[in-house]
Amino acid sequence: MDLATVQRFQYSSSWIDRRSFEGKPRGSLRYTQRIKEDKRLRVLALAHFQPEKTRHHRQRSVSDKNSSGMMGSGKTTVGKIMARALGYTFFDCDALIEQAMNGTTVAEIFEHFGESVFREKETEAIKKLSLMYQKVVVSTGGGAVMRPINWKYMHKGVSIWLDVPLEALAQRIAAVGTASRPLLHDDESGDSYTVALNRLSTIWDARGEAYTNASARVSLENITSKLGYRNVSDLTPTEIAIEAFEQVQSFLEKEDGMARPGGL
Ligand SMILES: Nc1ncnc2c1ncn2[C@@H]1O[C@H](COP(=O)(O)OP(=O)(O)OP(=O)(O)O)[C@@H](O)[C@H]1O
Ligand SMILES: O=C(O)C1=C[C@@H](O)[C@@H](O)[C@H](O)C1
Repeated sequence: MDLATVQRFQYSSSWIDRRSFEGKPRGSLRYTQRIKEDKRLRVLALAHFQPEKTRHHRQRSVSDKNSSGMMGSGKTTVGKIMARALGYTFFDCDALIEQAMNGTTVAEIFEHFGESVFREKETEAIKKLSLMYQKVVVSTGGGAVMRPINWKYMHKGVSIWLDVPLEALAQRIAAVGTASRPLLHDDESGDSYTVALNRLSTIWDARGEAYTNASARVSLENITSKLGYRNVSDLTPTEIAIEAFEQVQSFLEKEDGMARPGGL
């Protein structure tokens, strides 16, 4: 990560305290209070990503207010900011799995036991988080969206799809490397950006539809145009978190409307 990016992150993480939220124009504090009061919001699960080629198709699904999110989309970064604003505890699902496996890393679990063992552990972790904890923000693994049983648990709370263009994801991943992301390892030769882009594209083809199960979609492209920026890489994690609060709020309001007699 370059120095400018590090500085921007430091700035945005100190920006999140309560007074700073009060000063911001888009009512972020109001969102967090409304969300905190909502009894249904026991678990916020963050999932990620979106490539160009399927965008139109998914936008249609999103209007049914079901969606969710992939690797490097910022679940951990944004999830921590949201947890802090809400006063919730942040959990990283991958980290919980590693703890449960006595410190074996996700990459080592894939290598020594295979993906299916990892997926079982992932479901156990999501189940535990959704049934045993309240007031938590969870960063799920990017592949969690693939198993319907995981959705059963994730729907106990509100799930958020961090919808990041594939190219931006490939850029982030190329910058930090794929050592901790076993599904991105590839024998293909080429520059790291192109290799990451190709792998992400293949993974997307297998699971794209699944992200649309999430309760709320946070599109980085939409925030970029709303804020008048040129590129999604201009967005700070805090701006993304604020949009996430707005989308969660909107999801909860739609649900309220549907629960009322005469609601749509
Ligand atoms: N808005 C952003 N702009 C630029 N870089 C970002 C942004 N959000 C996160 N990053 C960077 O992208 C990388 C991945 O972020 P993060 O770990 O939060 O994603 P993740 O979705 O939790 O990834 P994974 O599922 O692979 O663990 C990190 O290096 C992080 O600093
Ligand atoms: O997208 C995925 O399938 C994965 C994402 C990571 O968070 C890890 O859960 C693991 O590397 C698999």
